[in-house]
Amino acid sequence: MEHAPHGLLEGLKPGDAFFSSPVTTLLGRGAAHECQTADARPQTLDDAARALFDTAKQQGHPDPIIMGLIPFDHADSARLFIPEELLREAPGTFEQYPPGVPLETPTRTITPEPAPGHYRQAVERALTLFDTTALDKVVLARSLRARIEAPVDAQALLKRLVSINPQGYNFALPTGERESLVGASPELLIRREGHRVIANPLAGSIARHRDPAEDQRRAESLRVSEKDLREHALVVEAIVAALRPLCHTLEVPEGPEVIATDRMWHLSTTLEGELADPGMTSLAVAAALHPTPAVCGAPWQDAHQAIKALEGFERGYFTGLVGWCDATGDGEWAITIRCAELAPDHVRVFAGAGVVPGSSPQGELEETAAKMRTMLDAMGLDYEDDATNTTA
Ligand SMILES: C=C(O[C@H]1C=CC=C(C(=O)O)[C@@H]1O)C(=O)O
Repeated sequence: MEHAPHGLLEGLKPGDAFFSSPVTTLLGRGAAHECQTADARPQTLDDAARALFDTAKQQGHPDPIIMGLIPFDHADSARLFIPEELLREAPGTFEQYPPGVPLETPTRTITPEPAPGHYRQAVERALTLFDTTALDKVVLARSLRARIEAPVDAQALLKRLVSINPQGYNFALPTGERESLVGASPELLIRREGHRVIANPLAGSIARHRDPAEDQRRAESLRVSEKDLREHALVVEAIVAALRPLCHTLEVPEGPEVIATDRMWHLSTTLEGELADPGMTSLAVAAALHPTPAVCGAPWQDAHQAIKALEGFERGYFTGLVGWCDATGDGEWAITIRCAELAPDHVRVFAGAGVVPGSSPQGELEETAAKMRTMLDAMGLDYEDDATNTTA
């Protein structure tokens, strides 16, 4: 017998918006009301969301839900919209989802942007900033652009993604007439359920290995890695500092656990709090936390400056947020990582890695290569650069 969420994904058409999490699955069709904001500052997002809900209510919408994409950079524009039609299904368990046929994506060229050498150099320069500035951590990212023979089918890609990351935050949102952002993020920035908020930051990673014994050895080495624990602690500290003033209570575990995706092991911490102001929406809480040091660094301003100076490309929606917020304020915002931009003539895959004192340029290059494999594998794209020995 077919499980309900399979039905929802079966119905996905070009231009639809899809978001699945461990607690819900949403499919949004069309946009009854939409807003491309001037910037992505918390106040702008809050104002835009209020205006969308007000208009929807005035027009008699019984249960409006905002879906949206928020960029990495506060200076860029966010896209928030209330779908014309919203289909929703209870906890999307994709555990049994049939993986379907592997995708094949014939390519003309695959180009790293920036080149691996540029990326290594950026990490080297970041390492010098630790000695000369207040910077403690910076997340540096890179991308691969593949020129393709024919457009990738977003529905087929999502089917692959939900089958390999059933517990993840799988999404496909339109970003243009024929463009979309599709991904399988493992990271929840915030979920609000009534007064309760849950955050699940990840930071500190190692690539998995196909040999089970070596795979376990890697998980254990991550659990005790001083560098990765330090990198992780910076993220948790920043989120705790941002959430504490917003919460009556906040439960902070003593240390992280190790969790797995299809390709990576990560250090993970789950924080739970009770909101002091129950009127604060999931979108407002997300905006107050974003960007965390899991995607930017610490301190925030220094890291942002270093990214702008060193990275060499515009992140756009990558390392931003994707999610939903209903009229009561409940909702979920996941971090847009392990994702790809799909366009008729190209796809672009992104990944970043946290750089802290003790990081190595080649190590971070390999980590980003391993993270990209989730999307490359799902699309059937074969690519290896000088970061090959990651992905056994
Ligand atoms: C920026 C990314 O990952 C973040 C999330 C998990 C672990 C991370 C790390 O170990 O560096 C990054 O902070 C990415 O996957 O592109």
